[in-house]
Amino acid sequence: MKKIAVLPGDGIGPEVMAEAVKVLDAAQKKFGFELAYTWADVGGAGIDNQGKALPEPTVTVCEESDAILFGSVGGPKWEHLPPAEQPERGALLPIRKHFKLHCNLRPAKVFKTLVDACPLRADIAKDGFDILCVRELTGGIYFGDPKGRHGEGPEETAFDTLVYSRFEIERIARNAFDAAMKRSKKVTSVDKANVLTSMVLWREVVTEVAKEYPEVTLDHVYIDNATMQLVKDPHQFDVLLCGNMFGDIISDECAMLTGSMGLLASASLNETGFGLYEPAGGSAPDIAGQGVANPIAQILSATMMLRYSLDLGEAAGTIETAISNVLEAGTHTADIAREKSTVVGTAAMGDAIVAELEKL
Ligand SMILES: NC(=O)C1=CN([C@@H]2O[C@H](COP(=O)(O)OP(=O)(O)OC[C@H]3O[C@@H](n4cnc5c(N)ncnc54)[C@H](O)[C@@H]3O)[C@@H](O)[C@H]2O)C=CC1
Ligand SMILES: CC(C)CC(=O)C(=O)O
Ligand SMILES: [Mg+2]
Repeated sequence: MKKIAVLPGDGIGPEVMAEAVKVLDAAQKKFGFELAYTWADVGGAGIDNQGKALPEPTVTVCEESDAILFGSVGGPKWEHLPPAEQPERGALLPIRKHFKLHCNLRPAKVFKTLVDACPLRADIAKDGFDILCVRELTGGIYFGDPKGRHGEGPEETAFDTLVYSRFEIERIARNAFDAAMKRSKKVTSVDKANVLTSMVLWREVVTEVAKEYPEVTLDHVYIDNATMQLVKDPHQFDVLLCGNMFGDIISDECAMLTGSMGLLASASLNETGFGLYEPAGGSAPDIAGQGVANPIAQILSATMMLRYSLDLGEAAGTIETAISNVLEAGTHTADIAREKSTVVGTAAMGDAIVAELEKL
């Protein structure tokens, strides 16, 4: 019996989480494994129910679990709070830091049947692409000290610090090269070494780590060029290695190139292999409560959990096949719907994936 901390969070989080758990329940029956879920508040739900974004009991539940399945946090309701108390800075960043989840894997692969949901020109999109963003998650400008504000009037100043140590860069670079060894043996490191001193070190260290992986081809690309190259020709990339902020930005771009933010899953891992699994997108307040959100990113995050934390690769692969078949049959949520789609809501998409899983 494996213990899973289930933290749905805010906005569409609870809606898509319900579908991920539905699919996990069906997978347990089919493959004969057992999961024990403990549901806990996080983000705005933590603030509303327990007075803070990351309540201590939630941390304890996570510590006592084998993996964390996370929805998403934040929304306009909590934006009046001091920034450090809001769901993003009060819960998501601290939970990543607390569990030392330095390695964020965001696989962006176009489902064959969704090539025409890709916003790129048909001749570019037609062959699909398969990119793995490897994003450093516990360092860089999101965590660097000092950060703050002082002064007033025209002299008022606000500042953040972009800092990376050699150790942090080496560690995430090895994660990227290890991943590349199991794929097309190509790493593209994304930086801004032409302007930022921290990125000069980033480029030097990545180049040094590359010598340990002679079979892997390494390219360096500046972030501005990388965002452009991604829309010009996404096939040129295999593993994209990024610091925290550039990885945050570029993974949203990758998500949309697959057709929707609602398709991109992620795994955040520490050095012991412990993981938090969450969609790459946010709480989508614009569609929350309408039952229309795409649950596939959350369900694929659950399959990453089965594969990386629970060694249940067969179950994960079968769920992925079920998703692929459902999409191929034309069952689509509104975000990926096209002319001939059967448009369904969040719960019906979960039901369709469960029905397909049971048939496989
Ligand atoms: N990991 C997390 O918990 C994250 C939280 N956020 C927070 O989420 C809130 C909203 O942020 P936004 O910038 O609007 O980004 P967002 O990712 O929530 O939404 C961007 C766009 O993508 C769409 N979208 C996202 N997920 C979708 C899904 N599953 N199905 C269909 N459409 C989907 C939304 O409807 C919206 O149009 C903010 O409070 C933000 O800070 C943002 C990113 C990550
Ligand atoms: C809300 C941020 C803290 C996180 C984010 O945008 C992400 O991890 O993709
Ligand atoms: Mg983001």
